[in-house]
Amino acid sequence: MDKQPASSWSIHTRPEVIAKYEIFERVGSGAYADVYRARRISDGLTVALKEIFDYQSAFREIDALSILHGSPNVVAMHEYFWREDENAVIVLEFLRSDLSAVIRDAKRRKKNKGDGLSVGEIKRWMVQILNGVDACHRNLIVHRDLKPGNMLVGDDGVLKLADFGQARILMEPDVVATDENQLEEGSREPPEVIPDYVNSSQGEQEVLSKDEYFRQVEELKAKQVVRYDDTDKDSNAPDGDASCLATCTVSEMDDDFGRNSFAYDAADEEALDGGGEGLMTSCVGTRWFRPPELLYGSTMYGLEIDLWSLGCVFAELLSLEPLFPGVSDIDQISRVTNVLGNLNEEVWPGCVDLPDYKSISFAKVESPLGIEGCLPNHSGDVIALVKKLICYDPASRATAVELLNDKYFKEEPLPVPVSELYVPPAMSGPDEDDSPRKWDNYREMDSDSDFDGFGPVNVKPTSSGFTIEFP
Ligand SMILES: Nc1ncnc2c1ncn2[C@@H]1O[C@H](COP(=O)(O)OP(=O)(O)OP(=O)(O)O)[C@@H](O)[C@H]1O
Repeated sequence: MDKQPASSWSIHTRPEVIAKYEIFERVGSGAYADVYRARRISDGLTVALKEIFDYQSAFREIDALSILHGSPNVVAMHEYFWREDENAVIVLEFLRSDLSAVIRDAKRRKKNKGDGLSVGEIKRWMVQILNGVDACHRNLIVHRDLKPGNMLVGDDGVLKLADFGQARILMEPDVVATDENQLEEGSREPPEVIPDYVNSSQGEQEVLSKDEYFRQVEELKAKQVVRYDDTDKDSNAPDGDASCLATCTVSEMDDDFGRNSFAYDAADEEALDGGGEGLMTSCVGTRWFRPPELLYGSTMYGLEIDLWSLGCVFAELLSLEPLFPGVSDIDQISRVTNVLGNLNEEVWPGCVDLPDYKSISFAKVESPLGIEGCLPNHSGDVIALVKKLICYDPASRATAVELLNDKYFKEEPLPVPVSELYVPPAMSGPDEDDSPRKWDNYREMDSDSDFDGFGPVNVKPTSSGFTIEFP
């Protein structure tokens, strides 16, 4: 890669960073961060320097990556720099591509009458993703923004989950990874903590039954041992005391392209993400991968939200198209309804208690498309597997480890070796804010209005807000 000037100079003014790293071009930027390629001066290792502009995001990412240190399918954090009144800079292993580039490349090849992804390749990508998600969930870390763009891929075909800026730790794990007080003392090496998971056998993993898995999580949540971030402690408002639909729909319609992470400003964040009662905000994740419980404003959710996103990624690997490419939150719910049928007590007992359940009603979908309708030409076995993730009732979703142990991954055609996976270059080049990828996504979503394609809607004011009825 050619050296190119970076667009932001703040990272270049950090003596502790430039003493150890030679900084090259900016390779990416997201809602909260700029990422640069760099070279560690001591040994020439290529790394990624991620400068994070948001305190809470930085805190979450450092915390989660410290706990997950050593997990083979989670991006490794070498160290970080963080002094009071300065942006955090975290030093990550450098991975030049991601799963969205893999999917895009396969789609292009298929269009040109070539092969898309083979079953063996899909299986190997999924096994790696499931291993990464399992590592998170074993440590009770909910990622909250799983999508192909947050699954980085190295030249060797190894996939690593990245972007933990929205992650939450549901409880203090057995191994305490960080001492929050030290975060303000300036640059320091991250704690050398290897989670229990890494020490356990890497082959066959202990299989907890799903009921037991969620029972343990529910028990912990009931004890209200949710770990709060520093910023959460300062706020009186519970995390997510108001839902996305109730509070930020309008700005979200304007700003949030389906593939981009939801972002809200600091004031919203304090109100929505304040912690205090173990509640969490529903305004997380990226719309296309956001589960129904979040779209309906749930603030009492857990690891299951990642499992829905996982199902969306799995379906996208199979069809090379996003499963639910909603152009707004309402459109997102509508697309899910058209595939799964209406959300009601029959399919998810308790769904009527979702904060926005009564605010949005759809006409009865007489013949839902079903997951099979979205994945024509795929075997019943693989469709059954996707259905274990894409289902309304969060408690019914299969865990990552259950999927890993499914016969699908053990029967012919077997997952190909990692070294046989094709890794295309990432599309967005250095400093390309207007990269083709972003513009393609924008064009795919030619309308960003919640109401396009629905015809007339009935909006009625109610004591708690308004009700929208779709004929
Ligand atoms: N370890 C890495 N190696 C190489 N490139 C990386 C690495 N981490 C991030 N990037 C690049 O930088 C981009 C932004 O990084 P990241 O998604 O972590 O930031 P963010 O601000 O948290 O993003 P988002 O808006 O999705 O929340 C990524 O899409 C990727 O292109």
